[in-house]
Amino acid sequence: MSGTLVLVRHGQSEWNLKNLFTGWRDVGLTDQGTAEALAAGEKLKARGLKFDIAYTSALKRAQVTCQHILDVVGQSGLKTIRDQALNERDYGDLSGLNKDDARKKWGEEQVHIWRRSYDIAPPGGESLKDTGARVWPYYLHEVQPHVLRGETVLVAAHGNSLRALIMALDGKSGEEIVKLELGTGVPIVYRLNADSSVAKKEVLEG
Ligand SMILES: O=C(O)[C@@H](CO)OP(=O)(O)O
Repeated sequence: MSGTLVLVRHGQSEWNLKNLFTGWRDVGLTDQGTAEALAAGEKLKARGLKFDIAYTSALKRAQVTCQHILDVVGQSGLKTIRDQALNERDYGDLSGLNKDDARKKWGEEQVHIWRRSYDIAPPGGESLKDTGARVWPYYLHEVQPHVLRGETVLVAAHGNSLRALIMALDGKSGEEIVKLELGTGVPIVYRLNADSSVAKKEVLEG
């Protein structure tokens, strides 16, 4: 057995609550989102997890979630790397629009394709495949080496950047991964083997 990788989607953001396409727009957490981030920290603390390094995106909803978790586990000053490679999928021209208004304008089916197809990008934005093309190499070069050295690594990021990671870790197809809905503030704990295959995966729900 090698190291441990903990993935956490940020807590509820102001725009999750308002039902707006968010992407790279930099919005904060709601009170509920803050509570979810703190609860994620409590779950990890209850398991006795101590991190060696943390990674997060260039967006504050993930950064603040990361910091809340580190505060709860008693590691407020832990080295934390912020990189836009871990940012949410860029929603392009849809960013800032209300998801229901978009359905009225373009139809349910088109909006569903933009939100949950694997390789069709929304206008001016990224498909999940495009997101994976930046997230996965970053993970392989920057994050995974720590895990393979036996360290425990926290990655606080976003619904779609984490989907892209989970797709590769779990060996899922594009069609399968778009059906996976990640809860806000729900830690996913992977134990990796020395050859980087997954030894164990646990989703800390509830
Ligand atoms: O708005 C977004 O950036 C994402 C994540 O909240 O939404 P979706 O559920 O459409 O992937």
